[in-house]
Amino acid sequence: MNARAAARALDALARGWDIIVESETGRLALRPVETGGAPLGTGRKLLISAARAITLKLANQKEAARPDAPVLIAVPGALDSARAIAIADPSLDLAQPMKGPFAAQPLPAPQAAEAAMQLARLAGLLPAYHLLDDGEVDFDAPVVTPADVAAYADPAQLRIAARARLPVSASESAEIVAFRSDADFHEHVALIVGTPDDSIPVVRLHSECLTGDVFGSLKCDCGPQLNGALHAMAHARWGILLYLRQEGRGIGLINKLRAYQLQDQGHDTVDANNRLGFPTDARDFAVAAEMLKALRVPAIRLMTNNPEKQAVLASLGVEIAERLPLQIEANPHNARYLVTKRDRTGHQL
Ligand SMILES: Nc1nc2c(ncn2[C@@H]2O[C@H](COP(=O)(O)OP(=O)(O)OP(=O)(O)O)[C@@H](O)[C@H]2O)c(=O)[nH]1
Ligand SMILES: [Zn+2]
Repeated sequence: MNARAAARALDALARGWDIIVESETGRLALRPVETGGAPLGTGRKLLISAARAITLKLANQKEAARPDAPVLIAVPGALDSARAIAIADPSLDLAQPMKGPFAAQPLPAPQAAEAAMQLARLAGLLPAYHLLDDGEVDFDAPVVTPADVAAYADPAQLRIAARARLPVSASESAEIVAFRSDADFHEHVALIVGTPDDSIPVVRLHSECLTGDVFGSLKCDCGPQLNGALHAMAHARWGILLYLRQEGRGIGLINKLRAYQLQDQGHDTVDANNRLGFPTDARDFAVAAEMLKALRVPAIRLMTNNPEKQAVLASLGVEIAERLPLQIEANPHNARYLVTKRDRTGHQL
């Protein structure tokens, strides 16, 4: 269980370099479609998601247990990078409609293939790889196992790295606390608002949303939620905003923008994620439980409309004294998004 092997693999994927994923059932030499160059030759094979295989109308892919399960396809004829990306990226389907037909192939090393799909998501890439022969793979390709990938995502290695006073517009008495983890390079942050005392704090788990938090996007409710939560904390005895670096519900910013492109084509926020080959929500709230532990906060009054967050935190031993709603006025740009969250992901709106 070596998170560092996973970190090396993620670094390679981001740069378009090859990786080798090795499990008990075998090993796969893979090159990321989005960032790596297409290997030479014809009759190549691609590892893609089940959701993508269904959209590409593969004969035997009528339904999939999960949208992010791996499927191996054979691609007839020549395959350059542009064609490989068009096969992998659903947001290009309207611009480049004719793809296929493709046949699903027997999947060698299924556990390795599953880990590869998780690595693509953790790297913020399209979940798609070229399958390489052993003789083609980079000589120094990092070798990673499914256990390494699981260790990478383990938030138990989180610790406080730095803290400082940070007056903010919602409250002049606030302190920012940054956390570091041995496993991954995400810098999760907490903002402690007001003066901690022995009362139960108002706590908000806020997942990073660059478009909403920074640019004031009208497409979601994140910006007003961030603002509303900080002001509510300033009026309570004290509160903690946990700012989780889990952009795009855990699929990363670039993939979220692809999801936005699919939403512009009529898909809702759930179908868009799934069509890209990702789960509806790929976040890991265990990070938040570790942050609360490091801050020595055993009980909270959780500000959320998302029962899933509440259930996960409670299952991780966080005592939730109360759930406080965080309702945001809809606007014409996010009305469908809010209705979808109410109707399809159980948000209490
Ligand atoms: N993939 C994807 N992520 C989105 C979309 N809209 C917002 N997000 C991300 O969703 C996260 C915010 O989650 P929300 O669903 O708004 O809220 P929640 O955390 O589930 O529930 P609350 O606690 O009630 O706010 C952030 O990481 C945003 O980047 C979208 O259309 N697609
Ligand atoms: Zn948002």
